[in-house]
Amino acid sequence: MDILSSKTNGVLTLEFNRPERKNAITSAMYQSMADAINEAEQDAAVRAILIVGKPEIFTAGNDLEDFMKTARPADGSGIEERSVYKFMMALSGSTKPVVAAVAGAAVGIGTTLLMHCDLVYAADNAKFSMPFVQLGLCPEFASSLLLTQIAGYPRAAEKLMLGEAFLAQEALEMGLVSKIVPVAELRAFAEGQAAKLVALPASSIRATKQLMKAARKGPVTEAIAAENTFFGAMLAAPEAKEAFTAFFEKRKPDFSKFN
Ligand SMILES: C/C=C/C(=O)SCCNC(=O)CCNC(=O)[C@H](O)C(C)(C)COP(=O)(O)OP(=O)(O)OC[C@H]1O[C@@H](n2cnc3c(N)ncnc32)[C@H](O)[C@@H]1OP(=O)(O)O
Repeated sequence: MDILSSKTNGVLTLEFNRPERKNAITSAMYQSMADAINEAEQDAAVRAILIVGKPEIFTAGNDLEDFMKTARPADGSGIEERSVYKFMMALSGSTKPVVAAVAGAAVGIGTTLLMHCDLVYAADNAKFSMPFVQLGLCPEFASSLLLTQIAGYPRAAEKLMLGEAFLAQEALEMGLVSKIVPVAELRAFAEGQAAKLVALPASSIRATKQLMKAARKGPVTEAIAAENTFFGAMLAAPEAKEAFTAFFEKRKPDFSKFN
C-alpha cells in the first residue's frame, strides 16, 4: 500500500508509504487520498486529518514517470477527471482541520499541498522545493497565488522561478509552517495537535476554518484555472520531456536548444 490510511481516535491519518521511490505520488496514490478525505467528510467520527511521510522523506512530489506517460489535453480541459485534481480539491475543500507533518524533502506538490492544510509542522530536517520551472512546468494548485501571499513576491519568485530549496527555519520565517519540531518528535507532536483538535467543539472548528478560508476561496479557484491553462501544454512540451529524461538518466537537463 503506497498510502497507509487509518482512523484512530477521531483522526484520519494518511501516510505516504513508497520510500523506495522517495514517496513520489502516483495517480493511484492521489486517488486513494482523495477517496479517504471525501469519505471522512461524510463521517462525523473523523474530526481531524493528519498527513505524514517518513522521517527521512515527506514526498518527492508527483511521480515523474506518471508525468511522462500520462497524456493530458494541451488546453487543460478535463482537469476534473485527474486524480491529482480530485485530491487537491478534497484537501482544499475539506471542512475538517488538516494537520501536516513534514520531515525530509517536500518537493513540488509536496510543498504546494501544505498551503492547503491548517497546521503545518516541520521537522528540523525538512527541506522544501517547488522546482516547476526546472522541470519545464509552471506552478499548479494555486501555489503561484498562495506562496506569493505567504512569502511576499520577491521571496516567492526565488522559490518558484529559481526553484531554490529552503529549510525549515526559512519556511517558518516566511509563514509556510506553524512550528519546527525535532525529527524524532515530529510524528508524536503532530498526533498530539490533531488530538487537541479532536477534543475541541467540531462546530467551532468548522466555522473558524470556513471564516479563515473565505477570502481566498474565489482567488484560489481562479488561480488553479489560470495555472491549468499553461500546465497541460507545458507537460507535453519538449522542455519537460528533456527535464524528466535527464532526471532518470541522472544528468543535468540541457534547455539551451529551446526558445
Ligand atoms: C503537480 C505536481 C508537480 C510536482 O510535484 S513537480 C516535482 C516532481 N518531483 C521532482 O522533481 C523530484 C525528483 N526527485 C528528486 O529530486 C530526488 O529524488 C530527491 C531530492 C527527492 C531525493 O534524492 P535522493 O535521496 O538522492 O534519491 P534518488 O536517488 O534521487 O531517488 C531514489 C529513487 O526514487 C526515484 N524517484 C525519486 N523521485 C521520483 C519522482 N518524483 N518520480 C519518480 N521516481 C522518483 C529515483 O528515480 C530513484 O530511483 P532509482 O533507485 O531507480 O534510481
